[in-house]
Amino acid sequence: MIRAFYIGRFQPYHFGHHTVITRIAEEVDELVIGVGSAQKSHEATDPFTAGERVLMLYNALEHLPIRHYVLPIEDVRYNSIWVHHVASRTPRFDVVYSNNPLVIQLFREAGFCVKESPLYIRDRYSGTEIRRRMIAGEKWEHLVPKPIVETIKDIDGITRLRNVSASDNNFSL
Ligand SMILES: Nc1ncnc2c1ncn2[C@@H]1O[C@H](COP(=O)(O)OP(=O)(O)OP(=O)(O)O)[C@@H](O)[C@H]1O
Ligand SMILES: NC(=O)c1ccc[n+]([C@@H]2O[C@H](COP(=O)(O)O)[C@@H](O)[C@H]2O)c1
Repeated sequence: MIRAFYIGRFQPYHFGHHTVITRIAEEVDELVIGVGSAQKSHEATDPFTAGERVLMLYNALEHLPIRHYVLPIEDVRYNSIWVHHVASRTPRFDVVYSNNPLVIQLFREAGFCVKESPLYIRDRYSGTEIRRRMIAGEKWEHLVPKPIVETIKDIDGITRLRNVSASDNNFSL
């Protein structure tokens, strides 16, 4: 039984992520999905809460044919302990899929098998581009699975994104 791990911020979850996850599901038996930077929300680059992102993933992956776990993972100050931090919050996994260079480096140094997942039409399927379109009032709905559109509408996410993007008061501890 092979269990894999995949992490992203999913601000929001889009067809790039969906394509990668669907392909991983063809190769492994179970998948642990980390919702990264879980402590972040209400910021221009991270508008949605961990809970909202968990909901997006559950709704979009309802028909994924393998067992999957969607778990929020907060960032930690020290990259050197991040892999242990992830491991302490997830079921044991055998392989990591990522194309984030830091994630790949940290997991490889910790002795994990890491497979690099290719980018799928990156100029179109990118969180940054989707948030830009949301703020500009351009079409974005075709870039995300349908349940994501509904989840974002339910929380009035576009208004929130516009408001937090207009604010220059980014609060941090
Ligand atoms: N189009 C894509 N095809 C395949 N993988 C992607 C695509 N876009 C993002 N990913 C990958 O998904 C993982 C999670 O990324 P993330 O949630 O930050 O999305 P993103 O689109 O890169 O967001 P942002 O633009 O907000 O940084 C990363 O490893 C990222 O490289
Ligand atoms: N020190 C840390 O907390 C640390 C290190 C590496 C990756 N991460 C997180 O992993 C996630 C990686 O996802 P992206 O590929 O979407 O950037 C992000 O949420 C990122 O903040 C955190």
